[in-house]
Amino acid sequence: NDIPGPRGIPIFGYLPYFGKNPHLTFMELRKKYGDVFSVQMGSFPAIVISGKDTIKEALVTSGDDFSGRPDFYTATLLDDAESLTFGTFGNRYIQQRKIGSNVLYAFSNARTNPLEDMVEEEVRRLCEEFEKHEGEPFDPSSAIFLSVGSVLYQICYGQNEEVRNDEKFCQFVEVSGDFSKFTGAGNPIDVMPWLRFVMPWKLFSFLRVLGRLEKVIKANTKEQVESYSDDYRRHLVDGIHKVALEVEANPEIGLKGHHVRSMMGDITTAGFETISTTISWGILYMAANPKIQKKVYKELEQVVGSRCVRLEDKPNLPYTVATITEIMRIANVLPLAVPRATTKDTQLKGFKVRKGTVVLPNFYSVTHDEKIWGDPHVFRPERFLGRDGQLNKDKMDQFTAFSMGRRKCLGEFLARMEVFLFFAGIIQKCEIKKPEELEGYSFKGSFGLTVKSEPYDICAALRT
Ligand code: HEM
Repeated sequence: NDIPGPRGIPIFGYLPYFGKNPHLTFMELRKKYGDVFSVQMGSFPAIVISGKDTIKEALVTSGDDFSGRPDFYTATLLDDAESLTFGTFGNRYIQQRKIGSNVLYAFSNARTNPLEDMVEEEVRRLCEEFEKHEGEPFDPSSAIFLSVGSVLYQICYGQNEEVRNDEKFCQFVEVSGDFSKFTGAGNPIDVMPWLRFVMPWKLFSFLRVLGRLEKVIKANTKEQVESYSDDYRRHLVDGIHKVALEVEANPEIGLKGHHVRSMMGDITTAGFETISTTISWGILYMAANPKIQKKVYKELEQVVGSRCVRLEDKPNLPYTVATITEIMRIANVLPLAVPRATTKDTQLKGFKVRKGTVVLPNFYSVTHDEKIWGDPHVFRPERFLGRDGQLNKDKMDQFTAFSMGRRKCLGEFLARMEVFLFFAGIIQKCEIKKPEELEGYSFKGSFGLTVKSEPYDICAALRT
């Protein structure tokens, strides 16, 4: 009944062999050890699970057993292991999740939802930025990061046409970038907590970046709370603050106000790099696939014409939606999702799995499964369409970039809206091209907080 797996070395376990792209290393190990195999991560026993059926059996069928988060050292410092994303599983988490989900849903569905207007404005600015390069090659990633950050900041703290000149916004973007760079590399203290005594600077530098991020989020939240009106739809802080007041007035709910307010940190960190990395991959795939880009543009031209793209256009844009889904499938920006942990002794595929085991679901094994997709390494939006040109529901259901089960992405709904508006808006306004002198692009990703593309250049021209 022992779970098979490669042997590591003392103290470090298998960590030194994870390589730059652990999800790809795990694909190789799966060939030898199967859909459930063990790897020692420093002081933590871990299992890697692969294939849609196995991942579903763990995260959905035995959902409660596999919905914990590991006691990684830095996670225990975030709100005393009571944060929504990294906190332990239990009643507190379930309540937090319900609240977070309701607030996001109410905001996204409100008739006064300002998302469309915000993205429209940001797409206009982004294309203006692109135009400044006058057809010469440039790397669009930092402009995309800034635009996505601007929308996220306004969703959280309120619509502001002058947001880019706002000092607090600039701080927010800077510190979010640092947080991503810092945590992306992974902190060895997480899996070898004793290292903090040997290399205390590893801990101090994490605490410094975290402190800066928390300070920016808290200061912005406080400012909005001070001008709170019971209108609930101004921005996410209003929604969160309203529930925090309810929770404080009703101790029987079993939550404290800070459990609710801390969710602003979850939303801002989870919704920034994921979306900007996805859009960056999208622009790269469009530059590399001009015929597909042309088809997207033609569909937008026919259905939307010259007005701005709105969410209500989505059902009439199957090719555009298929292309976005294909970008998210092939780029798979969070291939190992966020590490899970078992909440009790349990079983998976006949193996006993002990309580507290780290669980790494390798979603790359699903997004790149030959049995599901046939040619998973080919960029081909048509795979999501039926013969009638409409979306193929069965294929769309195979798409798993937002994970599964109780802890699946909380922001999926909002993320899908935002990625659609950004992507369709950019392609409607700008033609993206590969620089002529460039032979081709690399599609190798580099694993970090998200899997990013290698730096790349495009040329862009406004459509007339
Ligand atoms: C393209 C964009 C996005 C992708 C691909 C993505 C994907 C994911 C994945 C794979 C997870 C891990 C789930 C698990 O543990 O199994 C996750 C968690 C999470 N995501 Fe997203 N996400 C995106 C955007 C967003 C946005 C915009 C928000 C917030 C507005 C958000 C909020 C969260 C939160 C709070 C969690 C933790 C959920 C929990 O532990 O219960 N995400 N996301």
